[in-house]
Order: sequence, then structure tokens, then C-alpha cells
Amino acid sequence: MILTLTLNPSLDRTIEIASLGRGAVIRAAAARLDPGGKGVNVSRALLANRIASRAVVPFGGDEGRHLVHLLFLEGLDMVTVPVTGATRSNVTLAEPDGTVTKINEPGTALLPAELDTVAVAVLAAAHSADWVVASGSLPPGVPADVYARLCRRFAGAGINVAVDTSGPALSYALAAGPALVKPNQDELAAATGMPLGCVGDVVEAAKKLRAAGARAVLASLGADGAVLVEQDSVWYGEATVTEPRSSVGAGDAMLAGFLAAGARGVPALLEALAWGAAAVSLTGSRMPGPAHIRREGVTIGPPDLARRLRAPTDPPPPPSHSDLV
Ligand SMILES: Nc1ncnc2c1ncn2[C@@H]1O[C@H](COP(=O)(O)OP(=O)(O)OP(=O)(O)O)[C@@H](O)[C@H]1O
Ligand SMILES: O=P(O)(O)OC[C@@]1(O)O[C@H](CO)[C@@H](O)[C@@H]1O
Repeated sequence: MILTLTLNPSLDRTIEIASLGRGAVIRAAAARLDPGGKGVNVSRALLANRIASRAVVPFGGDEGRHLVHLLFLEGLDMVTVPVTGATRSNVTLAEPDGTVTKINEPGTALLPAELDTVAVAVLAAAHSADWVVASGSLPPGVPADVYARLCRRFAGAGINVAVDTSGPALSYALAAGPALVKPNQDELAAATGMPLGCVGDVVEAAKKLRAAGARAVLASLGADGAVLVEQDSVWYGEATVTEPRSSVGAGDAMLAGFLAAGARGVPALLEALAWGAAAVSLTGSRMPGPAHIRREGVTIGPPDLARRLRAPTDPPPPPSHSDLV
């Protein structure tokens, strides 16, 4: 069983527009609402592929009740924790060429007592878990080392923790030795302070995250595919998407596929890429099921270190983010 924790879940509204113009009244072509938050999406993707998962989800206010209702309709196995602050709403503006502009609210503060209740729920559910996935941003009021504490708590119990987050929460978690981290290109650049212009830079940066404590690094690179760095191996892979619709949640689907396939080596990377590509071909943050996942479009091999990335990242990262790396 794969347990997911989403401390800052969301209602995801995706609005389809012809093109994004600042300061204009834009008439939308269509809109959809999905339950969201990174861990929630990992559980939704696993559910869509009939793999056992349970999601721990704090929720509050009308938005929170709506979120839980949507997850209930999907049939998600979840432990819900009522909290006082309202669940956030995140908005995606999706253009026909697949470009997405995302606006994520910060979320409402979780009180210390509420965080304790969430932690108890995680500990209670984790006894039957092979993996705990700690995903997404932290709402206000939550200490930046919360995922790190989770990693330390589970390290002795033989439960692997996968972390998908950014900024200080990622830096702290690295120092606590997670089994896996899944940064995207921007997160990897920010965590290491390295400009990422080619696949070789990504490999070097991912090795830096391993040196900082992560056992394995699955670096997702959007349309450029992904790099997997484990103790004894480095692999690069990509998958073609003929008609990209929305990349929102592609990283979550990718992480779900990776864990579903055993979380190691080429077979897991292949599945990760196939699930990620399938998510990109779907609207909003819809998670792909078996009917959408095409493994034949995936290629994997040793990395071509000189290969340029389509969108090089050259961040001047705030030093606090890379302090611990
Ligand atoms: N335009 C695309 N074409 C093909 N594959 C894509 C595209 N965008 C994303 N992918 C696939 O999905 C994976 C995850 O994408 P990305 O790196 O954007 O994740 P992310 O930023 O974590 O996404 P999110 O946070 O929305 O879940 C990529 O590694 C790639 O395999
Ligand atoms: O603000 P965070 O927690 O970093 O990301 C939240 C979010 O963008 O991640 C998911 C896609 O990965 C969406 O469902 C959700 O809106």
C-alpha cells in the first residue's frame, strides 16, 4: 500500500482559453474542476490503475467539503482530517498549444494541534504502507522540517519515504535521507543553485541531491523527459506526447507510476514516463488509467550529457534554499 500525505490540498479549477492576454476580459472556452494537491494526485493516479493507496487529507471550509466530496465520488481511500482554515483553490489557465499558467494560493494556516492530528493519522495508516509519499507545498504555520521528521520517523520502520516538494522543506528533507525525491527542473536548480542547461547539468545536480542525503533522485524535466539517478546507475528517458493538453499533475502521475513499478531502475522509469506522458495528454489534472497509458512511446538509455534542454534554467536561487545541499 502506498500512503500519501498532502498537507496543502486544493480544488483545481482549469479554465481553457484561446490565449492569455494581461488586462483583458477573456471569455473561456470551457472549465473543469478537479480534486488537487500533489499527494492527492498520486493516490488518484494509483487508484485509476487499481493499485492500493490511501491519502491523508486535511480539509476545511466549503472548498474542503467540496474536495472531499469529489474524492469520495472518485472512490479514493482516504483519511480526512477536519481543520479550521478553508482549503485553497488553485487556478490553471490552459491554452490550446498546451501552455499552462498556474496560480496557486498559499493555503490557510494549519494550527499546531491540527498538524499533530494529521501526524497521528499518518502514523496510524503507515503501519501497512511500503511507501509514504510526502508531496506538495506546506501551508502557512507548518514548520519547514515537517517532511524531514517524517523521513526520520519511518527510516527505522522499514517504510520508504518519497518527497516531492521545494524550497526549505526539500532542503530539510534531504538531510533526513529520504528514499526518493522527485524534483522538477526548477526545483532541482533552486535546491542545488546550479544552472541547468543540458542533461549533464541535471545528472550532476541530481548527484548533488544524493550527496545531500537522498537515496534516489527522479528528476522530471517536462517535455525533456526525466533523469533517474540511483546508487549505481544513471538513466535518461523520454516519452512522446502528440497532443499535450495539460501538464498539471504530470509529475504526480509520474511519481505514482514509478512507485507502482517497484521504484527502482529502468522498469520503474519506463512506467513513470508512460504515466507522466499520459497525464499530459489529458485535460486539467485528470489522472491517467490503463486506457491512456502507452508504454511503446517511451525511450530509455544512458544519458546524452551534452543534450541541451528546451528551457534551460538559470536561477539566482535564494541562499536559504540551498543551505543544506
Ligand atoms: N510537454 C510534455 N511532453 C511530453 N512529456 C511531458 C511533457 N510535460 C511533462 N511531461 C512528462 O511528465 C513528467 C513530469 O512533468 P514535469 O516535469 O512538468 O512535472 P512537475 O513540474 O512535477 O508537474 P506537476 O507539479 O504539475 O505534477 C515529465 O518528466 C515528462 O515525462
Ligand atoms: O502549491 P503546491 O502544493 O506546490 O502544488 C499544488 C498543485 O499545483 O500541485 C498539483 C499538480 O502537481 C495540483 O493539483 C495542485 O494545484
